[in-house]
This record gives sequence, structure tokens and C-alpha cells, in this order.
Amino acid sequence: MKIKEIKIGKVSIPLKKPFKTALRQVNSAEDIIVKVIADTGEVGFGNAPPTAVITGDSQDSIIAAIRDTIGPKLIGMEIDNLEAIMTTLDTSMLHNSSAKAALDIAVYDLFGKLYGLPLYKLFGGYRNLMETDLTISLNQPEEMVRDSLEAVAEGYKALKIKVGGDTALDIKRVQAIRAAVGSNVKIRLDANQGWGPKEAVRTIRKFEDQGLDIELIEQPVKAHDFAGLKYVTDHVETDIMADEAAFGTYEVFQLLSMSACDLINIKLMKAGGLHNAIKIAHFAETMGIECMMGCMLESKVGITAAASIAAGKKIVTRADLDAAVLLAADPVVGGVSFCQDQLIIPDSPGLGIVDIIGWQEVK
Ligand SMILES: C[C@H](N)C(=O)N[C@H](CCC(=O)O)C(=O)O
Ligand SMILES: [Mg+2]
Repeated sequence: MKIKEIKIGKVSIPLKKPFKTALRQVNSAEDIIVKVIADTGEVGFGNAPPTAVITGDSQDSIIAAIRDTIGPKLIGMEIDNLEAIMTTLDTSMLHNSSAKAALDIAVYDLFGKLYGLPLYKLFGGYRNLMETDLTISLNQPEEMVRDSLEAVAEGYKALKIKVGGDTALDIKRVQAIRAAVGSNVKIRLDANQGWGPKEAVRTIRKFEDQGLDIELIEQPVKAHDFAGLKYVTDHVETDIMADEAAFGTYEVFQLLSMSACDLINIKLMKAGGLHNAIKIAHFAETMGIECMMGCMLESKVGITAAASIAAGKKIVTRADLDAAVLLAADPVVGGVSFCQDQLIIPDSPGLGIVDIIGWQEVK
């Protein structure tokens, strides 16, 4: 099976509610879709959400990277030589991790189809069900309490609460949510780089002193500030998870070597696809560091790919793969399905995706 053609398209999917973090606010998911078409007629699906504030990638940069630079190098390559394809992806240009991820996901989808294997089995086959949390956007405490109670009523047992920017208000937000949801719901926080290192330590110690029972805190400080992240990790009891700092394989290797965090959030769009995400999971496992599979605001294509690693690998103990349920519509036919907070990974070959409704091809 050889790569014959690569098609690129766009989907725009409105969100049920505005998504707000310390880094950005958006009302829709603007996803780039790729279809990698084999000489057998089989299609592999991939996606790349432009999350410029985290990856530096825009819609235009993703399209140009796939269409003009990386894509042409893949034409004619054999799907069963994954190693050669992934080397070409990694060496074709620097950065552009989302464009690389889209192509990597589509190639793995074809590889799974070629061998009749669901991707979660290829990645280890540890389980075929995984709990996801639900993200609560950064708003005034009363609105966040309402959103949290709604999530708990829908069956979510873990909430990922966005904080950052105003620590006094962050403390009020977390106090109000914990009081409302009770002690049986897991609360994880994501500051999206919204605190300084000393500010983070002071704030986290307040959460600890008040017994707010925070499971973990994602990316308290700026992505580039590895020393600041280590400072926070070393000075609080609560587990600290690297997200934006844990960008790709090199950054994760460095963070693990420095013991700068307790946990890693792996995302395909940072790592440059499944092949690098697997390396990250293996580095982390070697160092005894548990991982979460995370996501950007993206369609179910990327969520299914990320869920396949989450389900496949034992070291991935948590999933923040809620993007597809934050969307008001689901254009993706097939792939992962949701039952309350459970992700159900399909047993069909590859990603199990059949079609994407309403995608607009771009030339
Ligand atoms: C959607 C997911 N739950 C999430 O919160 N991801 C963010 C970044 C996503 C974005 O801004 O598109 C994160 O973990 O930082
Ligand atoms: Mg995060």
C-alpha cells in the first residue's frame, strides 16, 4: 500500500459554550482535516487544530506545511515502512508539529487498515475504555459552579478547572466549586501558564491548607520556564503536571532529567503525532512518571487517535479528551464514542473513522 494523494480540508464546528483559558477564548473549533489516500483506494484520516498560542501553528501555516513541504515528500512511500515515513515527517522541516501530527495520524490510520488492527491494540491494547475529565472554562466563580454541577449531573467524576491570571479569584473559584460538588469529584486545575513560580507556590499552599483536595495542577508557569516549574514542583505537596512545557520529545526528556514535574500531559499536536507521543510515554514510563493524554479544541479524529494511545498504554493513567463533547456538532462518522465520562475505543481497523461530513477541501 503506497501513498498516492493527500487532500486537505477545513471544518468549522461551533462550541456548546465559549472555551476560555488564561491563554485564549474561542467560540468554535477550526480544524484542518487531511485525507491520505492510498493506491488501494483506502483513506487515512488526520486532523490539525490551529492552536497558535500553544503550538505557533495557524490554519494557513498548517495548510502550507502539508501542501507545499511535507506532503510532496510522502507521495509514493510505502505505508508498511512507518519508520521511513516518520523520519521523513520529522526531518522535512523544523517545528510545524500540528501539520506533522495530522499526517502521522492519517498514516497510522492506513497502517491499521492495512493490517486489520485497531490502533489501541497496536499501541499496547491495555484497555478499550478510558475515563475522561470535562473542562470548566475560566469565568466568574458562580458560572464555573453552574458548569461544574452540570458536568457532575452528566456523569463526570473528574473536572479540569481552568484558572490563572488572578490568584485571589482563582482561590474563590476553587473554593466555590469544591463546596458545590462535594468531596467525591476529582478536581484538577489548569493554569495555562497563568502564574509566576512564587505566586504559584503561595496559591497552591493555600489550596492545600484549606483542604481543597486538588488532584494535580497543570502548567502553573510559563512554558519556557523549566526552572520555575521545578521550583513549584519542589515546594508544594500537590502533583504538578507539565503541559505547554512538555512540548515534544526533547523538552520532555529535559524535564524528566531535571525532575521538574510529577506528571506529563501528552498531546499529539505538541509532539508532532503518535510516533513521538509513544516515545514520550516510554520515556515517562522509564522514569516512573504517569501521563495524561490531552487534546486541543479539535474534532473526533484527533481525539480517537489520542484515545488509542491512552487506552493502549498503561503509563497513561488519565485522559483529558473532552474536545469532541465540547463541540455542538460531530461531523466525524465512526471513531471513539462517549458514554457519560467513558471513552469507548472501537475495535475496527485503524481509527475506525468512516467519513467526515461537510469538510471543505482547500487547494
Ligand atoms: C480541550 C482540553 N480539555 C484543554 O483544556 N486543552 C487545553 C488547551 C486547548 C486549547 O487552548 O485549544 C490545555 O490542556 O491546556
Ligand atoms: Mg493544559
